[in-house]
Amino acid sequence: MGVKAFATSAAISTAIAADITTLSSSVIAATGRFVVAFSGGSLPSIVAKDLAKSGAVDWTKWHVFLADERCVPNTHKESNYALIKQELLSKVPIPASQIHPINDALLVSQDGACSDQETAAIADDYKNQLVSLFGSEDKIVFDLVLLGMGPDGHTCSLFPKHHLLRVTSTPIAYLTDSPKPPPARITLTYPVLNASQHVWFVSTGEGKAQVLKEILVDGVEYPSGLGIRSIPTSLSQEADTNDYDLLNFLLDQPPVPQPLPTSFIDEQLDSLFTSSLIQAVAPIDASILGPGSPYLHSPPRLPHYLLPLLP
Ligand SMILES: O=C1O[C@H](COP(=O)(O)O)[C@@H](O)[C@H](O)[C@H]1O
Repeated sequence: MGVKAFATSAAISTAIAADITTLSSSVIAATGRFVVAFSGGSLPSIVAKDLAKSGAVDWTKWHVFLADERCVPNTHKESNYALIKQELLSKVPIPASQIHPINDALLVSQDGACSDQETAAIADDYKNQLVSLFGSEDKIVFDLVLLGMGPDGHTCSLFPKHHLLRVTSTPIAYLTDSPKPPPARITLTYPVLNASQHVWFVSTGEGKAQVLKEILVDGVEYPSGLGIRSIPTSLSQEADTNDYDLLNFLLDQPPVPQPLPTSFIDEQLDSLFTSSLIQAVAPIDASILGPGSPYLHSPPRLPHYLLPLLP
């Protein structure tokens, strides 16, 4: 799959619903369950639009976690869970015990301005929710993580230049100084993102075009790009085609402001552009994502870059 550009976000909804349906069916057939982490922001409505209507998903086997969450009550307008519930969870029969919001009973503050101690308690509780499904911290492997991307290049609640970018000691970190309000949040950390079976970014709107170009074309370091940049260049020659859908970007426009026919994707671009993108990928930053990480279960695999790169 790799990077796919679509003419509209409605087209992304259709495509991602089909892809998630297919993926969840094959994972459920193999493992009996499908464990997915959702981001908030603009992603849930795009992902859920067609997916919620899919008759081919066995929702009873789904387990839903949050890729990141703002530390507000689960009914708050800033809650990622509230948004995902509104767009998808309220419309499909996933058993309540398999849906994992934060434990908002632990909140003292109701407006996202929590203390360190309060936010740490939310993160700790969320880690325990993960451990209760996966067995232990070092066995946390999502079947699919759905990531958004802010115009500043953040993903989850991993913000540019923030110290959480270097956290490898826990699957769930917390922050009380988010540059985007509300300030108190919890987030999956990079080792977990990189241990996931599939990581799909969904990015739409003109506001994201510049940062996407910088990440995918220029190789500028942003939190959303670190997953890409973690892939050792040495793997580029020996990538297994089965691994090609590890990391995808779905865009509703190409990352450079050029008109692009919607058919201008996939194989046609592969041979033309893959090599130049691989050259733009930096070697793994071992301090962030290296093989020593307790959450890295298998070597990072090479995504299939199909980027409509135009000079
Ligand atoms: O604050 C957040 O922002 C990002 C990006 O949101 P978007 O509206 O620009 O798509 C989101 O992925 C994350 O879950 C959320 O907490």
